[in-house]
Amino acid sequence: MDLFDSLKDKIGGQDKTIVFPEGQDPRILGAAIRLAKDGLVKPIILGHEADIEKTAADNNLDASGVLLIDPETYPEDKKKDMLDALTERRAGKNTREQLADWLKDVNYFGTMLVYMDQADGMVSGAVHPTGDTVRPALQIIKTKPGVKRISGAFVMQKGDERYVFADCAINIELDAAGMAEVAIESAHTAKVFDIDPKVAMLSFSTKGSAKGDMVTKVQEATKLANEQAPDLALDGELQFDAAFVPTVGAAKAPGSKVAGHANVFVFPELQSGNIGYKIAQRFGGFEAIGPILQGLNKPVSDLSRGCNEEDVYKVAIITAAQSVK
Ligand SMILES: CC(C)(COP(=O)(O)OP(=O)(O)OC[C@H]1O[C@@H](n2cnc3c(N)ncnc32)[C@H](O)[C@@H]1OP(=O)(O)O)[C@@H](O)C(=O)NCCC(=O)NCCS
Ligand SMILES: CC(=O)OP(=O)(O)O
Repeated sequence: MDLFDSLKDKIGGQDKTIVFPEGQDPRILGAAIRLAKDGLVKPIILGHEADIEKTAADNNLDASGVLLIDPETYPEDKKKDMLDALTERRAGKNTREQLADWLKDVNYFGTMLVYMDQADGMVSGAVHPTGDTVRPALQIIKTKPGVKRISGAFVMQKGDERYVFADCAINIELDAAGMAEVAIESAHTAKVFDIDPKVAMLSFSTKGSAKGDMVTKVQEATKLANEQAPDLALDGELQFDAAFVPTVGAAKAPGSKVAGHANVFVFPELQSGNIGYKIAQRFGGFEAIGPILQGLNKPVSDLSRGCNEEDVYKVAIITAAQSVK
């Protein structure tokens, strides 16, 4: 079954509510209208009514099926409830005045709707950079029990080929423990997308072919991840060709249960992860679905600012599926 057909089956009839803070963007509005029309999610669009109407008119869209909330004209009693909940959540960290300012930002407002169970998930980032999109979730929604850090994975898809790349979005620099955690979370993500995970811990070295602190970090991360998830097929350190090409894997890492057959690729830091997924997308012709935030307590999804309406539609389906218990 096609990946999105099975996700659509999962969310069908569940009436999941997804908040879209960037309602004035035509890609967002177009996707939200389609999602409502297809009966997949109940979208909440944030923005000023006049701006949304203009976007709709300029792009021949009929926005009558989506719920619009203008944070500026949100009823005073509901604004107070939201500020009270945020003040309690950020106790000891921020003043009430600072937090009132935060709520003027649509990403904080949308995140609070999710935190307060008034929406099941949020999709943003078509206009805002990743940091501004995810920071509210890191500060308010926080990580699931047992998870220390949130990371961002992409499902890379072309025809029958499907892979997971991580971390491509969040952690600028990972230590060995961080890389091990991202690897284990990425294996969970792979399973959600019907991929039987074989995890490669990527480096510019294969099995000691090069030396240095960067290589040592990946070797330590591999050891930690293998200790923490002994049943997971995971190996490192591997160069990308050794991880992916069977003949190269056999030559460079003989006997490895992963080399040459990896389908989950864990990058050692964000430079290589973000560059790597964009090369596969733009040179390799892979569809890049994500970034899918791993480890959050409730689903909030970032978009690339280079996304199109179809990407928004798909990320919203994934976000709604993540909220199904
Ligand atoms: C995600 C990012 C914005 C967080 O940076 P930041 O806002 O400076 O974060 P801070 O260190 O000030 O932490 C803010 C809060 O988030 C939490 N946090 C930061 N990174 C986290 C992570 N990976 N997992 C969980 N929580 C995290 C902190 O604990 C802190 O919580 P607190 O306020 O309750 O104490 C930053 O790591 C970043 O810019 N990453 C790169 C994003 C990017 O541009 N990617 C490329 C395009 S996709
Ligand atoms: C994921 C990503 O790279 O996002 P953006 O293109 O918005 O920076």
